Amino acid sequence: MWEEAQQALYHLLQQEMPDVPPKPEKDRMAAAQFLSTLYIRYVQIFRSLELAYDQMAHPQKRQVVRAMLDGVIGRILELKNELVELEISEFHYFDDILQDLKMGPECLEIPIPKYFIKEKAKVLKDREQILYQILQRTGLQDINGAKPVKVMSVDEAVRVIQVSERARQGRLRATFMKKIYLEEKQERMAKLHGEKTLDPAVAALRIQKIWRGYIQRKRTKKLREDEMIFLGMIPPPNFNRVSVAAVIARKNESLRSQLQEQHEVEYQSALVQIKDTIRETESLDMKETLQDQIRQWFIECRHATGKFPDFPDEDDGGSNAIFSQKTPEQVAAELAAKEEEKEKKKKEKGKKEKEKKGEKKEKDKGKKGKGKEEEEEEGWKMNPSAFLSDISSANQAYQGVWQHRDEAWNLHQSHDPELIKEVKRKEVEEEVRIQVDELMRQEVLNLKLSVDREKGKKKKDKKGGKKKKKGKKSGKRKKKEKDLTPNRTIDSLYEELVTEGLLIKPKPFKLTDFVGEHSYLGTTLRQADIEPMPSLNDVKQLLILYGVLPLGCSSVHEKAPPVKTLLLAGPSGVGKKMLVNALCNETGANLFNLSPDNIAGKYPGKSGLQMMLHMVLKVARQLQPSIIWIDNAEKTFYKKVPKTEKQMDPKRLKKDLPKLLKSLKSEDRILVVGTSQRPFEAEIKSFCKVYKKIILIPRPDYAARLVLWKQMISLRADSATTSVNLSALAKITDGFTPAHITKAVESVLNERRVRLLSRKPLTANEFLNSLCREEPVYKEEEEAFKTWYAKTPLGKRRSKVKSGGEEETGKDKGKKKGDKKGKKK
Ligand SMILES: Nc1ncnc2c1ncn2[C@@H]1O[C@H](COP(=O)(O)OP(=O)(O)OP(=O)(O)O)[C@@H](O)[C@H]1O
Repeated sequence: MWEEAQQALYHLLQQEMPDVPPKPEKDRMAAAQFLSTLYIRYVQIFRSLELAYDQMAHPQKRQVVRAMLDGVIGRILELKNELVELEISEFHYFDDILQDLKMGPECLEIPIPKYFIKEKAKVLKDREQILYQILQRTGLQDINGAKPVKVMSVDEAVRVIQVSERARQGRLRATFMKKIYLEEKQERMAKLHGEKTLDPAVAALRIQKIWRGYIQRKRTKKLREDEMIFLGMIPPPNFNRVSVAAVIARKNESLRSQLQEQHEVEYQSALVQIKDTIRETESLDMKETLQDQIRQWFIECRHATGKFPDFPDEDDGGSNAIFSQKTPEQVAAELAAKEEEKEKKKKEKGKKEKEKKGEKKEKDKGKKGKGKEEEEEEGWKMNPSAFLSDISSANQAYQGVWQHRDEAWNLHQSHDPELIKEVKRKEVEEEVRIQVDELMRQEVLNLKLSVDREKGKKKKDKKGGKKKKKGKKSGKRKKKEKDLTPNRTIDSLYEELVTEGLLIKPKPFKLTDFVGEHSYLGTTLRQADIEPMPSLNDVKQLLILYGVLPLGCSSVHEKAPPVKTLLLAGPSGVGKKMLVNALCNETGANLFNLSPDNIAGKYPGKSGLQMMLHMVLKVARQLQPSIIWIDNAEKTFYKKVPKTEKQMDPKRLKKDLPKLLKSLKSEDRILVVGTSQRPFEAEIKSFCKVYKKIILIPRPDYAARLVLWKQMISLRADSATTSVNLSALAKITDGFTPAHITKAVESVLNERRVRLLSRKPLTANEFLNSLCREEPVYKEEEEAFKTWYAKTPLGKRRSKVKSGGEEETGKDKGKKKGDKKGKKK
């Protein structure tokens, strides 16, 4: 898989980094097609590499795969960003391309790399333990909503047992009495009518008739079932049974992860050990040859130029500069040239500053002229990538080291000592070189004094000193955030946040629990100029792209297009909170709850609020990744605060939230996630300024409802789905949310009903009672969400393009770029 992925990547890289830069693409459709294909191909590579990385035991190979994997993740995020800018929509549909590539929709699913959790499993477990202890100590309610278990007194327990035992005896007695009653009744009836004896032939016929009917009905039922299985209408009996092969494979997987750990430990100790051995056995030789070489070089240099050159500074690479395959004359000339250049630069600096001012004026004048040039060059062009160079260097590492390596000796895939030696030898050489340089510098000085009769110059040292000082000063100038809690440890801050209920334990949801279906008609609908409603699966994929991947991997987070905030908006019960919790669990992030209802009354006053945010940020940064969740996000930006909520002061965070976002740097893996049922109640401008990425979560469509019903019922009773008309259920529950469906299934399929299933098959009708009591999402509510979304920046841009044609995209883009530049300035 690794090899295949590398091959695919090699071809992609050739396409992505051509020798001649491609011309701007004028056809927007063609550009989108090109980008989508790239995206899909990268996703395939990602899927293969992720699996390969998870299953590989060789520690050095894993390093290369990991570098590649991170690069590919970053590139996927960049491509997604390009797609969003180009198509002005968060959701993209690739079904036509998938058809061309002969792939199924499941190929587009972005896996969550297992190493996100695996590599810090111990830290996460410890943290969970600490959280649990704090919650227990403070007697706080478990955040999952489950109340702490109450201890029962002995009297109560005895009473409960007595009640159930008496009931059991009562039931037994009742059935016994019923039996006696029926027997007596039968006897009485027999006496009344007089006993009739049947003719044995007639009796046999009767028994035969009943038996034959019974056996035929059974056979027909079996035949019918077989046919349904053959047609694929119902699953075969062993459908959900885990096969032996799967069990063995799973076992192998866990064994392999143990092997990975073991090999990693061996590799780390080999790193130290091999370096020590090289240092012991080879460093003396290295030292002598190096000294000889340097001496030889200086003597040759003196022969050529007539005097000993200066020994290169440590900043210039020390004696490394000598061995850069240059003749002594070249090096001497270079050293002289460098000095001259430095002086020149100083003079030029002054000039440049003057020129810059002049240029600015010219730019303003020349704007009109430039406009024409831009028009000629107009069209879509890919933005430069921050990840391609990483991918390319990892690819070179693969080609240089691993592609044709003979590993016949390494059946167990442990580390390769030869490779370690290569690296460590270089490290030791560098250490030795620094020592030798010190010695040789002195020796050359002495030689100069005695042979050339020169005095050592110390100018350079002074310069070096000055430089360093300058560096320090500029470092100081940067504004540093004030630490309001300098004397407190992270542990104590953590504990305080937990006791205040600001840091909570996420509910144990996984993203795989979030059920949904692909949207199969996306492209077709878009081609017919109808904007399709995204499916629940599309939403899940977006969350992985914007949330899980950047939060899980620091190198990706630093360079990928930044996403600091996410807003999940949708009707009640579509799974917004579930997604936030799943995000935390998939990335091992801490969950901070800064919802207006939760912070009401806590840390009062302006300074209190500052202190609270400071503490949250400090802990979130130290124990990253972290998610700051704001439920009912619209309340912070209320147009008008309702009277009933005035006391809560929901707009408390309004001013500080943008500041908090500003202080987040690219290395802080912190994501602010807002969830909102009624985003239209917020003041849209400031709301959208904070929440740049908005994801509308729709009510489930037919396909999603069908899968939801099926999944929910089979979770409680595996065999029950066969008798229920799921299609009818999915059809009539249009407008109901996953929460309604879950609730209905929970209330109907209680323990008693599950026990009865073998005698009384489940039917769709049984769910109706529970559903009647729920309020579905009406069309008006959905329309309100859609119209609100059309007013958000992305929605506005999209409707502009729709109404104004493609020309405006170009203008819009130009404007946007201008805006960005302006902001940067
Ligand atoms: N796609 C889904 N798949 C499976 N279960 C789901 C899905 N969506 C929601 N649920 C179930 O519905 C329940 C309610 O979801 P959740 O509380 O996340 O909804 P919400 O949108 O945050 O609601 P509200 O806006 O009222 O707070 C969850 O506990 C989960 O069991």
